[in-house]
Amino acid sequence: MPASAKADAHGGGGEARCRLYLITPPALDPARFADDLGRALDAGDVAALQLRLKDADDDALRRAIDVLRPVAQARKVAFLLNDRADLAVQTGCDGAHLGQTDGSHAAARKLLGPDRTLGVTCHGSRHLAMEAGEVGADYVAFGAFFPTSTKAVEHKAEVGLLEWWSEMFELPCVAIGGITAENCAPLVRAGADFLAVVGAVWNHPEGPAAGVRAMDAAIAEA
Ligand SMILES: Cc1ncc(COP(=O)(O)OP(=O)(O)O)c(N)n1
Ligand SMILES: Cc1ncsc1CCOP(=O)(O)O
Ligand SMILES: [Mg+2]
Repeated sequence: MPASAKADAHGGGGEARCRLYLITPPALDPARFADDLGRALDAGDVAALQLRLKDADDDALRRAIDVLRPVAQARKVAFLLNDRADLAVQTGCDGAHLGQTDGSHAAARKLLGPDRTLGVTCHGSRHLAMEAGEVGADYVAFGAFFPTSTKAVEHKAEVGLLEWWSEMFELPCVAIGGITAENCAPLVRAGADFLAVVGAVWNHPEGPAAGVRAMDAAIAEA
């Protein structure tokens, strides 16, 4: 997901086209996971992969990045690092995703430069999203839209927020939280540029590749 993510999220004719944004499982063994990841990314259209390992120290993150970044980038899937703009720059990631307690967004923008992506969590808040836009975020992320077992969430977002944002602003918006092939259609119709998912792909009963196919099909049919 380059800085021109909006262009990627839209077809050549200007028609909105929502895309899948995949986030890794909360824990993984990089070498074992690499094959699963490759198969999942080969199964359909995935715009971005976020490495999200909340319990990993810097060494473990660097090892995971070294193994998984080439898997994504070889397939032209943007490789984003959760929480850490500094490490994203040092390790050749395509960008970073920061929450509201993950340090200064303005400092991260500076560190990442114009060519790497900065994504910012905005929960269910118009105000946070406009602030993120002002500091130069490349996308804003709203959620959680549905109950999720991946993370204990404190904030919820309503579908109307996506409608409002996409009518008011060009900056791409990501929807996250409990999104599945079965429940995603209203988010796509409301104007989400990307759907970020963990469980819908990695916990799919027929495996991650089937999870990607199901999400892509649901987005296309919405
Ligand atoms: C695409 C996307 N949206 C939101 C989040 C959540 O970020 P944050 O609020 O910082 O929480 P953690 O993911 O760090 O637990 C995200 N990671 N990705
Ligand atoms: C990281 C994060 N931030 C808000 S909800 C969430 C978890 C999303 O995972 P899932 O797609 O399994 O609900
Ligand atoms: Mg965070």
